[in-house]
Amino acid sequence: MEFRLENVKYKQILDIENLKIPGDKVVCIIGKSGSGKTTLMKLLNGMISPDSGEVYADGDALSKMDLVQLRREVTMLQQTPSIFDGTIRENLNIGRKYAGADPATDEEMKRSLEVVRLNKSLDDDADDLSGGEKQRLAFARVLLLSPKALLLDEPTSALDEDTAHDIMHDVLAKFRENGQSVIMVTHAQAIVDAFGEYVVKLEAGKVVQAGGVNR
Ligand SMILES: Nc1ncnc2c1ncn2[C@@H]1O[C@H](COP(=O)(O)OP(=O)(O)OP(=O)(O)O)[C@@H](O)[C@H]1O
Repeated sequence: MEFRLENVKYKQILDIENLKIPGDKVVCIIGKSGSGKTTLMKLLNGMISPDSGEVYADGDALSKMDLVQLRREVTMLQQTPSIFDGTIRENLNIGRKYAGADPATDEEMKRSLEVVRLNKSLDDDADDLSGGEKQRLAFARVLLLSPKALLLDEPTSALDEDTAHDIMHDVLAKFRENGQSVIMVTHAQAIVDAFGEYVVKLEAGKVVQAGGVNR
């Protein structure tokens, strides 16, 4: 899914004249804390709307789209994972429930836990997981939604470098295989170096760099 922003302003936070975010490349959004990265991601799935200007997804203006439908296709993994009281199985299925989809099978859930390297039983209590494990559980939950575009807000911030690398490798391979798009905010230069194919850099709400990565 390709996104385009035209003359987008949001509060004093973002001011983007023209930005194209390709759908067929692993996109990394980088920039200092407070530069507007999370705000940009929220604009892409319609969680917030620009004060002026327009965001387009595959050429369609978001202002004219059904935003519930849009968020089924463009799913965001938030920076702070929302984990609910209950088992891992219940936590995995809650995303599908909200999306109006059938529950995942145990087999599908186990596969998504494998992708995020979470070696726990589906019946385990989610509340007992560590911070990094909760982040991976939330990650596995969005994988079960199979969105057209996955927005990841610092998906590996609570993980060690090796685990982060292994998980992103598998997630990106899976998404690539299915022609799904991935856009991620990350502070981890190692992740950008290893996987980034298109980099958007923000500084104080403005795009100061946007382009493909040569390797
Ligand atoms: N709803 C809001 N109203 C007013 N200011 C906001 C709102 N949301 C975010 N901000 C401010 O806008 C700026 C950009 O926030 P944003 O979360 O997009 O930054 P970020 O680049 O993702 O930062 P970080 O790397 O720390 O997560 C920050 O100064 C933040 O405090």
